[in-house]
Amino acid sequence: MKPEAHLTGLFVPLVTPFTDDLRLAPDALARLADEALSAGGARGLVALGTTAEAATLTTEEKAAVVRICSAACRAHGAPLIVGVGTNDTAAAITTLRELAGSGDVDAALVPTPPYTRPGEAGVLAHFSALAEHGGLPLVVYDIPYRTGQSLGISTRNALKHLPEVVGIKYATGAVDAAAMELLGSSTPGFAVLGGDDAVISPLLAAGAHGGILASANVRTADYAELISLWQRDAAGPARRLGAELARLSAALFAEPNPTVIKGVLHAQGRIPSPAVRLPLLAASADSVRRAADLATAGARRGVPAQRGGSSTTNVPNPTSPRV
Ligand SMILES: O=C(O)C1=N[C@H](C(=O)O)C[C@H](O)C1
Repeated sequence: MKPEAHLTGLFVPLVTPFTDDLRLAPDALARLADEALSAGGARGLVALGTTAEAATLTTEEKAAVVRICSAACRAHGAPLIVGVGTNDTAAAITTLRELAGSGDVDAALVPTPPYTRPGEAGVLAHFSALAEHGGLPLVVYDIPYRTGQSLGISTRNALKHLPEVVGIKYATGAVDAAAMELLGSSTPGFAVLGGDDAVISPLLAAGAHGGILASANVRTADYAELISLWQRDAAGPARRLGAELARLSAALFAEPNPTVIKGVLHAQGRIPSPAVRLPLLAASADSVRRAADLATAGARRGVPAQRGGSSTTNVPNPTSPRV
């Protein structure tokens, strides 16, 4: 029997707010975490996802981010998923065991090993080792356009039957025959969570259990509502809201994630700076303005669309890279 991880609904992969000089801004992160789970109505949080710029956080910063997110999740009785992304199986097991030991983490979000391209048998062996030795429920992160490793239907089927694998974050860039196959056969204790923001609505319509959506940093309550509408079979309103949010997501992903999202959150007065760490560069003022306008135009529920002025007052000038 698989461990219970309650993986339905919206999970927000939080950005990691920085100061202008690129230090972690813990208070802003704590506020975002609390807002997502209270007014935003998210089911849970994801710490250390791609959106969190986990790749450029130090070990100490990662620990601080997990501490802040787990405190918020504990306060709201919400599940916490933590990203563990490496192409080193042994290192992943060490990290998983540390997270499991903390007692605060419900599941780990683990991409297929990036860059190495170990082949599908290698991916299966990797997750089998993590399932056997990691000590945490696992969500397989299937995102071939980032990892370089695609998976076929039979490998996905094998993964979903591994003990400890409680879900998949499906982000192949398409809602296609393979997605229908995945959603067509339900496996008890196994959730399909969408991870391509712009196509979350059709994936939910086809039966996905929820989503891990970076865009939901911006309009949390509306992405939560979209999932709820599809779960309640309210197809008409779900289609309309889905179309509107797809436009917002496209604008938020106009430049590398999470640069536009951070620009919008800063424009809304919700984080102290739009700063991102190299190799990411701050999003252009045009991209931020366009997304901020879409975010403000449609926002109707929950989390305040902005704090402190119009959506454009804080839109940054493109800055030179900071290190
Ligand atoms: O950090 C995440 O989790 C997500 N990352 C994806 C990406 O940056 O490609 C997007 C998705 O919305 C969630």
